[in-house]
Amino acid sequence: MKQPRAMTIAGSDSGAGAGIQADLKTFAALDVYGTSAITAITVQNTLGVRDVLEMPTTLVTEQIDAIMEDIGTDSAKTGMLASSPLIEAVAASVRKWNLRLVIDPVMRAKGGDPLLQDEAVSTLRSVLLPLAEVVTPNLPEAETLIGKRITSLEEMREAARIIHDQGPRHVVVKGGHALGDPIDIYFDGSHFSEFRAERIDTPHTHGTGCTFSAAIAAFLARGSSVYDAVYAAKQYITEALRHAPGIGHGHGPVNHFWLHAPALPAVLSTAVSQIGE
Ligand SMILES: Nc1ncnc2c1ncn2[C@@H]1O[C@H](COP(=O)(O)OP(=O)(O)OP(=O)(O)O)[C@@H](O)[C@H]1O
Ligand SMILES: Cc1ncc(COP(=O)(O)O)c(N)n1
Repeated sequence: MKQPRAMTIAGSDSGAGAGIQADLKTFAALDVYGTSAITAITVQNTLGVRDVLEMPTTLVTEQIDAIMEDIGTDSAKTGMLASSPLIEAVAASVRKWNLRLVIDPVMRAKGGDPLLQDEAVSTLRSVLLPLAEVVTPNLPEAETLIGKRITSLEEMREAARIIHDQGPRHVVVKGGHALGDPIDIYFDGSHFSEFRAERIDTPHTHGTGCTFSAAIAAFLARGSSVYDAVYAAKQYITEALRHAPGIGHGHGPVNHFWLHAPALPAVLSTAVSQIGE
């Protein structure tokens, strides 16, 4: 059977809780073959971002071309895009290859470090959002996209409607930054849905947005409808948060592999014990 394939176009996180690394782990955990086009290298751990190097736009275009000319993909997602020229280059590739796109409109890391230049927000809005099958802003990102504060579920719905008017076919305004149990608002242009989950009380929330959007892309690649992909991704991120391994001294990663049995299968544990002898 042909394995479904998904592509991430995002930044590298050396701490591997967010960005490209989180996306590839999510794809692997959901049995999707993942490919990656790196837009920037961040020097990052669970405590914050120390430095950023943006890739030249041509290198990003070439990575996507190399993947598509050989491997292909059933879906794609974007994460950190850093600057207007990178957004323009990615948009051209999305059009060239007709990619089925999930956009996580990453603007800042957990600790507040900027991952998108302020002046690039308008390019994101006008050039990339119209190409999206799904866009998944968190509350501060949704506020930036609509230029208004959001303080209630009703305002989240209004935000989803305004962002939908900016071009994406489906919008998920994520409620992770609100108080209480997180409620994500989904809008398909005519109907609203609410995806509710219990709030997991943990500091280990690094990469939740990346992981959630990668899971949506993975379920789309596996053939789910957009609604079903968002529903399944919500279950996936909730359990990944619940099983966070507690790595690092700050906001640690979630557990992308919570679905998998914790014990090594017999064939591998025998091999590992033989290596140890
Ligand atoms: N503590 C939590 N418990 C349960 N679900 C959560 C929690 N925090 C976030 N989520 C869920 O995780 C997903 C990602 O949402 P969030 O709002 O955290 O995105 P993000 O802000 O882009 O990520 P990050 O804060 O890591 O940058 C959403 O479905 C949200 O409801
Ligand atoms: C390279 C990179 N990309 C994205 C994020 C945001 O992560 P998230 O919003 O998922 O925590 C990050 N911290 N680093």
